[in-house]
Amino acid sequence: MQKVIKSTDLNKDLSDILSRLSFDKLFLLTDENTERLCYPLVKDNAQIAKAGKIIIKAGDDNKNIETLSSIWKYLSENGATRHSLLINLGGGMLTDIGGFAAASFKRGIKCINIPTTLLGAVDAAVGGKTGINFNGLKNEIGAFAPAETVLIDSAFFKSLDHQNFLSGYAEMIKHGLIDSDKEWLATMSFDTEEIDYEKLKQLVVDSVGVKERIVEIDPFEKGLRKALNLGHTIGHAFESMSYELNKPVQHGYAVAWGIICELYLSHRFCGFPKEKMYKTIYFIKDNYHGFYFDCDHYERLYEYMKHDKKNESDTVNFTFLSDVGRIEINQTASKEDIFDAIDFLRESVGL
Ligand SMILES: NC(=O)c1ccc[n+]([C@@H]2O[C@H](COP(=O)([O-])OP(=O)(O)OC[C@H]3O[C@@H](n4cnc5c(N)ncnc54)[C@H](O)[C@@H]3O)[C@@H](O)[C@H]2O)c1
Ligand SMILES: O=C(O)C(=O)C[C@@H](O)[C@H](O)[C@H](O)COP(=O)(O)O
Ligand SMILES: [Zn+2]
Repeated sequence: MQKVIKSTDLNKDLSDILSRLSFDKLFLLTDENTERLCYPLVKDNAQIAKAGKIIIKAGDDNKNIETLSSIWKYLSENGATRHSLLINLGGGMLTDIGGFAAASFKRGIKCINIPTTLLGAVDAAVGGKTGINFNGLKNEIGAFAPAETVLIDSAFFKSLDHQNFLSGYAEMIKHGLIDSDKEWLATMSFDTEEIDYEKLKQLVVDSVGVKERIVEIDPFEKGLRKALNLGHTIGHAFESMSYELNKPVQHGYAVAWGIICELYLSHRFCGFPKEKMYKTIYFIKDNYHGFYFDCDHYERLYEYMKHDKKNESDTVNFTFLSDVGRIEINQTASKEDIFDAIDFLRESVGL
């Protein structure tokens, strides 16, 4: 099972992990921002200071085959063997591509994830989904390949801008919704404007705990893990479409809008309580601005949904909720119902 360490002393925990693992050469993957803002927090470790450094461009449009190939090339040309270790220091884009580079280089080398975004810490770095975007589609190519260890330290979050804070926070709302009233209400009552970092630390531990519990039961998404995809059937379509239109939105924003649509469908088809739906919608409306799709985009959005990994045959599959914490997997909705849900989203966020 994957080890997830909630650190209280980053450098000590990192030294402990590195002394526990055996490897011949160490490599460190960063993007241009985490190199500048996060590397300084780990560079005092003597082994990290000597590691082969691979720096990639930031941004989800770089989670692609060319970047992946450049990581393979660096490893190959700098003496990496099957016994080398890769440390992924960055957000979800970086742990996704770095995890897949590790899973595929010489058929698989070990890696450690050190998530530096809120999104990475509560979600992406944990659970073994790795991969790249391909052909305009999110995570179209990839593998289930958990990092040996995930080292979470909230010290990294202090340099995040507000949009990236909110992007990660959307996955925490998702975890609250699929888990329990207690978790969900905790996310609904957190002050996202004046961030209390001590409070956030505990929320992060609780939130990643939701993911850990689900992944432990169903690591390969055969059943229960589909809960972690709430908001993503429609959310991924918004995200892909935003790149197609050259107006990129962060993953968590797209997921937040996807959650509104999928709670609406949950209410219609599974009886998700109206008042809990509206409480969540108001929170998202207050925090996640900037939705710009209109009905001219609907058919194209639907085309993206046809590629969702939960689909079987020709139907678009969803995870719905019949209440907070009551997960209904393998649900379907017609094209008309999906368009109705996007109409509902546009009305509820005021477009
Ligand atoms: N594998 C999974 O289970 C899983 C789960 C959720 C999301 N994802 C994927 O994760 C990606 C989104 O992750 P993300 O939001 O972390 O994106 P990201 O990795 O692109 O990071 C967002 C931005 O923040 C910068 N950054 C990173 N750490 C920073 C720090 N400490 N201070 C300041 N800036 C920092 C990055 O350079 C980047 O510009 C998407 O590709 C999504 O598909 C994967
Ligand atoms: O861990 C999971 O399982 C998830 O679905 C978590 C999602 O937040 C994440 O965005 C994931 O990458 C989506 O996976 P995909 O299989 O829909 O590409
Ligand atoms: Zn996600």
